[in-house]
Amino acid sequence: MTAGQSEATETPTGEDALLRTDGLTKRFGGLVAVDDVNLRIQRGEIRCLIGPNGAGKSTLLKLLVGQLSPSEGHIYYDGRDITGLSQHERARGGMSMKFQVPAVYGDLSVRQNVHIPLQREVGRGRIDAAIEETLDKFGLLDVADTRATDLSHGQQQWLEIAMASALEPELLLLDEPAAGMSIRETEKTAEYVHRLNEDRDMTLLVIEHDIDFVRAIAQSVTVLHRGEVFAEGTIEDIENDPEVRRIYLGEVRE
Ligand SMILES: Nc1ncnc2c1ncn2[C@@H]1O[C@H](COP(=O)(O)OP(=O)(O)OP(=O)(O)O)[C@@H](O)[C@H]1O
Repeated sequence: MTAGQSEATETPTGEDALLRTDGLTKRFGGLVAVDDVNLRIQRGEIRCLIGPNGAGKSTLLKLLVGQLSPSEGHIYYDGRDITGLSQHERARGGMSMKFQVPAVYGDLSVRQNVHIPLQREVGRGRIDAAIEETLDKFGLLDVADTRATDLSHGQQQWLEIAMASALEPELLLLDEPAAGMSIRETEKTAEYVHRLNEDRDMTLLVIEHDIDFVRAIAQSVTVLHRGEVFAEGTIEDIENDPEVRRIYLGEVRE
């Protein structure tokens, strides 16, 4: 900004961040769950969002995806103000999310589950190939005809990531993708996340508590505390920050 120019003349499209929030705030009655958050997620980045229980991480993701409306502030996607758009409109614009709560259909097979997101967009002749491709990407070919409810915990999580990423969104939001996984499953999940980022140029914003998983995937980390951005930087910056250690990394987790 040059001297004498007021801030109000800056346009929100002036930045090249894929996702940007300005003063994003969500109140539940007297509780400020997300407090004046200004995020900048660059295209192609893998960003992890960490913080103690109740810090506002899930609420922030729900605001971004349009599941909740903010009390104040704006969300810009690719320079465009999407604050008033519905969840569906945001999905059409290139955003997709895997929630913490399981969203697979337990009685349907793995293949039938993957068919659901793909059927909207993929032509009839291509859908079988698209399903096979998606299953293969997440190591689910061998269990394609298994009911989702009979999968292992890790496989269920991968099925959900497969469904959320099937249409190759530009931005994929994942809420605790490695929760409850074994070390081996967590490593596999990190591999899948890297592949989505590298092969599909996907930008990812990932909430995660497992710091080993964060270390394995994050190019940058945002720490949320009591709804506010407490720290931001590389995983090394974050792990070496004594204040972050005090509020989060050093605490005993269950
Ligand atoms: N729908 C709601 N109504 C009222 N309060 C809510 C609602 N959703 C979340 N909260 C509160 O907002 C705060 C932030 O919750 P949120 O789930 O976003 O935190 P989190 O960082 O994702 O926590 P966790 O790591 O435990 O999942 C908490 O105090 C929570 O109780």
